[in-house]
Amino acid sequence: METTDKLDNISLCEPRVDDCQLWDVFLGIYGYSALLIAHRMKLFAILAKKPHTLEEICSILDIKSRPAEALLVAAVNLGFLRIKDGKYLLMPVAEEYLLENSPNYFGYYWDIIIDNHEVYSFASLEKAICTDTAQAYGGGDVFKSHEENNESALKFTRAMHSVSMGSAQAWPKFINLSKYRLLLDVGGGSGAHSIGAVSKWSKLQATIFDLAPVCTIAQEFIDKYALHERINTYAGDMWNDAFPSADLHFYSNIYHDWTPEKCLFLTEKSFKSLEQGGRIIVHELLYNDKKNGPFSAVGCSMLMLGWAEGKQYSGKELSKMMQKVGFKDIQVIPTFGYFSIVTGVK
Ligand SMILES: C[S@@+](CC[C@H](N)C(=O)[O-])C[C@H]1O[C@@H](n2cnc3c(N)ncnc32)[C@H](O)[C@@H]1O
Repeated sequence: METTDKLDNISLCEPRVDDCQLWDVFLGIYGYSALLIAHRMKLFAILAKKPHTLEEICSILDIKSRPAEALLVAAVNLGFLRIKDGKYLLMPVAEEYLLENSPNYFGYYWDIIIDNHEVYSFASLEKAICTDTAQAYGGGDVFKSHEENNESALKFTRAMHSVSMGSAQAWPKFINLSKYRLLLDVGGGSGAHSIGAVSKWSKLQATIFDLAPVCTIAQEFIDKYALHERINTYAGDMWNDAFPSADLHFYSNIYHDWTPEKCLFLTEKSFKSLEQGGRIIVHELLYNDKKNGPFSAVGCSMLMLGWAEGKQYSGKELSKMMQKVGFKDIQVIPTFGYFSIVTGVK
């Protein structure tokens, strides 16, 4: 009754702004679903062989015209496909990152998102927000789970390799590493960044420091790139074990896994462990200094709520951390896509 009374009293009032932002927020999840489903159905591999019409795609994927059109138009709208003479073709971004035979294949990362889709459900994210605890693999520390489950360690490490290879080949071009001899890739995973760094700097060697099962996986990547004379692995726990000697410490997508206190601990540990003149490089997808964007950092901080205990940081926040423990000549350098490096010298 009360509701009806209230409705009776509503007066007309034209909105001051339109409602596109509200549509965009919830419709965004459908672009995400369309592209990941297209990836799972191997749409991009099919179109790599030759361009196809809508009708041909329906027959190859064995789906009706309505869903096929929805997927294809979504992929066109999001810049992964284009249409020429009534046929759908791959755009360069799809050729580069969504074909399994590309050295920069991103698809293993999309696979881990699909395989762990419940982490991105409304209920799971709501729980992560209300309890401030990660929900992936049913909750708890994902990295401890990897130590106990080699299959999930492999899938995660392959996924990280998949997102890292593009930026790993870019950041080493933005900084002169000619005087450094050994890069310690802390939490190096597959070693994607070590591979990028030693490929650019011919005198540089690298050590991938990671948990034991991950080091075994990293060794396979090192062998695959035939870099066993330049890169080795060192099994250790960054919280408890001393770092082996190195004059360059590199952290990619590590700080965003951890709280500011733990990031400060790692920064100080690096400062103490590096020799004089040694350098730290932190590679992350950064917030701007006002911390109102970009959206990539906003999204990644939400991602971290589901998977870890960290968040994205701004260049200013990471610089302050480095300054606090004694690093000098601190620089924030945008490198590739959404990524930047923050670096300082002891
Ligand atoms: C998000 S991944 C980043 C991998 C890699 N740096 C990259 O950007 O592709 C985090 C890495 O930190 C490693 N890690 C987590 N806890 C660790 C610990 N206590 N000691 C050493 N490595 C750890 C994980 O095994 C994983 O490889």
